[in-house]
Amino acid sequence: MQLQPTASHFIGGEYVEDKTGTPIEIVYPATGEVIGTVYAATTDIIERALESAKAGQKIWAAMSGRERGRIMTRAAAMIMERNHDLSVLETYDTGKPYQETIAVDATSGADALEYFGGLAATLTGEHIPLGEDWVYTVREPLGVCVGIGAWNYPTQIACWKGAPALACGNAMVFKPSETTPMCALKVAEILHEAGLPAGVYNVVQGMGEVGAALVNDPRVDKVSLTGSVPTGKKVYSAAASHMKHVTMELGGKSPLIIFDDADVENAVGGAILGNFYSSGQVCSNGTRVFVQKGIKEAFLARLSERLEGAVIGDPLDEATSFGPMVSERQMEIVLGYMAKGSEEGARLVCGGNRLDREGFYLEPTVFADVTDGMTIAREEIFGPVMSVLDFETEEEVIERANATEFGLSAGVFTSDLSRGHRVIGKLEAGSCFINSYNDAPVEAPFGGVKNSGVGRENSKEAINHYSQVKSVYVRMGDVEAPF
Ligand SMILES: NC(=O)C1=CN([C@@H]2O[C@H](COP(=O)(O)OP(=O)(O)OC[C@H]3O[C@@H](n4cnc5c(N)ncnc54)[C@H](O)[C@@H]3O)[C@@H](O)[C@H]2O)C=CC1
Repeated sequence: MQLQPTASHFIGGEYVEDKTGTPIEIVYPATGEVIGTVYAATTDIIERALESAKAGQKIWAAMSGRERGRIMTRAAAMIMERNHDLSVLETYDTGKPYQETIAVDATSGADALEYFGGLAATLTGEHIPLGEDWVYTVREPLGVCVGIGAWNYPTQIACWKGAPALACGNAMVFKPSETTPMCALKVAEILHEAGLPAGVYNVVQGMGEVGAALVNDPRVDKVSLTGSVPTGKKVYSAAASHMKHVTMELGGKSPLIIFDDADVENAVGGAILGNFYSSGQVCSNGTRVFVQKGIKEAFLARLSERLEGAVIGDPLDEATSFGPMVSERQMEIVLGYMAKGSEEGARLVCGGNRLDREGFYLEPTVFADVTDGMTIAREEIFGPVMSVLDFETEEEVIERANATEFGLSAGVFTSDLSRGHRVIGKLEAGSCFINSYNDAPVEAPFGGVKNSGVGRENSKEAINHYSQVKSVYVRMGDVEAPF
């Protein structure tokens, strides 16, 4: 099986190759097979991408918002027409089951392009009267934006960063994760086929060094990263030293709180969505599942039953609902956490092992009787490992849920809606859910507090992070000066 991309990079409206860069093998996680190779961007490639972006941005920003929006919505429609092919590619890039990718990934990318394409013509300023004088404001683009992606949602991340950036009149240089280099190239190709001027959306491949070179370049005005907290701290401080704008979408260890009065079936469904979708490789996952004592046995019993229904297998088979980990390295990291859970005294309810087959497959794993101090309750695992913790009172669970450096998401299951709102109001998290988990429509702001990030993606909020306001004071009379 070979899925060799046309070339490694997409710059100035076309595919560009430079085989002098470090080779990066593309591995299909379901078999471990190498299906292609791309080459990390050299200094020359980075230079070409930034120069193209700088030139393209001027042309793009000079167009009206309506013209920009029309190209973006055309690209959204093209993505939906090609959803099958893009979803198969996403499955090869990440190993996620086709059942998921056909429903979520390209679709969510198209949603972002359609939504921000629609907003592009509405980005106006204010008129502020001051007696006979007045001030008006203009919403201006930032310039050249750099997007740096993680490996779990390569198409979605390329679009979630690209769409608001383009709507505001910026150009983008996007660096996908070295683990999943293929999908962003297709996004760039489709955008240009839809009419995007050359250089407005570029893709360059590479590891952290390429990301760092982009972040430190004076031509770059904004950096948006999706990645881990340690990388986020490095990128944020590099950007700060140049006074650049940032959006940081980082990791989490989010609480999912299930009260005694919750509907068991829905609570189990929420916990499955918040722990095992994409084999648990989702930043907003609710991996600390706090279950009130009265519902614990019913919850664990139903959870175990429903996990038996997971169809683990070939991700390209439409019946498969649970696929491999993205890489051997990530599988090893997660196996390490599974071993730690047992060592530190958590009770293994199910799973805990690598599957005896080719590819990087792990069993969906649940630990019960987990306590707050255990490693599996404190660190982000980024794999299919659910920790179930007991609690007794509302006050106690709020305090324990907030006792973490992270603050990406939080969820509450209860049939008492007053309690649902009261508890959510006290949880330190950016993206929250009541009687649901992990819904991320483009209309809703997405992002974290505390170490989980800065800024918001999606919704009208994202516009504030990809544009800046110019204010213009207009005097109608004479200027009075002291001398
Ligand atoms: N909050 C969110 O929206 C999401 C957060 N994540 C987080 O991402 C992590 C998993 O993804 P990984 O790709 O392993 O994360 P990572 O932090 O290792 O890498 C993220 C990206 O940053 C690049 N990078 C690494 N060092 C850099 C540097 N010094 N300067 C510039 N760029 C650099 C990498 O090449 C990659 O493209 C998890 O911890 C997860 O929580 C993942 C998805 C969504």
